[in-house]
Amino acid sequence: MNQSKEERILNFVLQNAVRGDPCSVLEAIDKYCSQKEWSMNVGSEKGLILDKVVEEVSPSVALELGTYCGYSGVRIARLLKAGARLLTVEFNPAFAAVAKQVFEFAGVQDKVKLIEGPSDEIIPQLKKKYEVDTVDFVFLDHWKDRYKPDTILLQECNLLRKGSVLLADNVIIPGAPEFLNYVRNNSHFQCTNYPAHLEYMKASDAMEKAVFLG
Ligand SMILES: CCCNc1ncnc2c1ncn2[C@@H]1O[C@H](/C=C/CNC(=O)c2cc(-c3ccc(F)cc3)cc(O)c2O)[C@@H](O)[C@H]1O
Ligand SMILES: [Mg+2]
Repeated sequence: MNQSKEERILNFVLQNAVRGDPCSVLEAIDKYCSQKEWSMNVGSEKGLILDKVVEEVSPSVALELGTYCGYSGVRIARLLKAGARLLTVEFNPAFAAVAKQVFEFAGVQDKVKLIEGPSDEIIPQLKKKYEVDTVDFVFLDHWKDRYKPDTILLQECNLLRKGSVLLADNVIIPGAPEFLNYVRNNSHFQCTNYPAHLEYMKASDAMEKAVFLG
């Protein structure tokens, strides 16, 4: 049976990265996806913006919506302080299986809880089933039309606290217009735009940071 692109990415990591070295895993994925097959990983340019925001927030509890192959999950987890954890949500079992192996190879599996399922089902379970009080940082990189509903759901579930930081990928391409309108015209959020390029391409993209003001 033919391999999927995601399995080819995983195999390239297993053959080219260094076990236990998260940076080598990121480099391998970026090398494969820039030279062989484009893939929707946040990439190194937007990845640096992600790194800076994660270091700024220094979250105890980080949440990611849309794990995909685990690239941004490795990026976030490698920066977490001792005892901090990343909960990452992925509803495609095949992608979750790849991401699990990427996390293990990178050596970040003890900091990452990969939760299989749709975000609209998982978010309401975070407090009771996953023992979350509030989340300090959220990376949104799943289906773009779900950024706004899931941001509203996070508030309804009392998962945001004063100062919680949302960072959304792709607000230019493919775009998340409803989300941008929502957070930018909402007095409970303080927004900052970070222009960049689409991963592995020359096209313009951007990330949006939205700080919840309580
Ligand atoms: C119930 C559905 C919503 N809830 C969800 N809950 C859990 N996981 C969800 C998910 N939605 C989607 N996912 C998963 O997130 C991932 C989806 C990400 C969607 N991302 C994009 O479409 C995307 C697309 C591009 C892109 C840009 C330019 C272009 F020409 C073509 C593509 C670039 C990016 O950086 C992107 O992030 C998959 O792994 C999917 O299985
Ligand atoms: Mg993206």
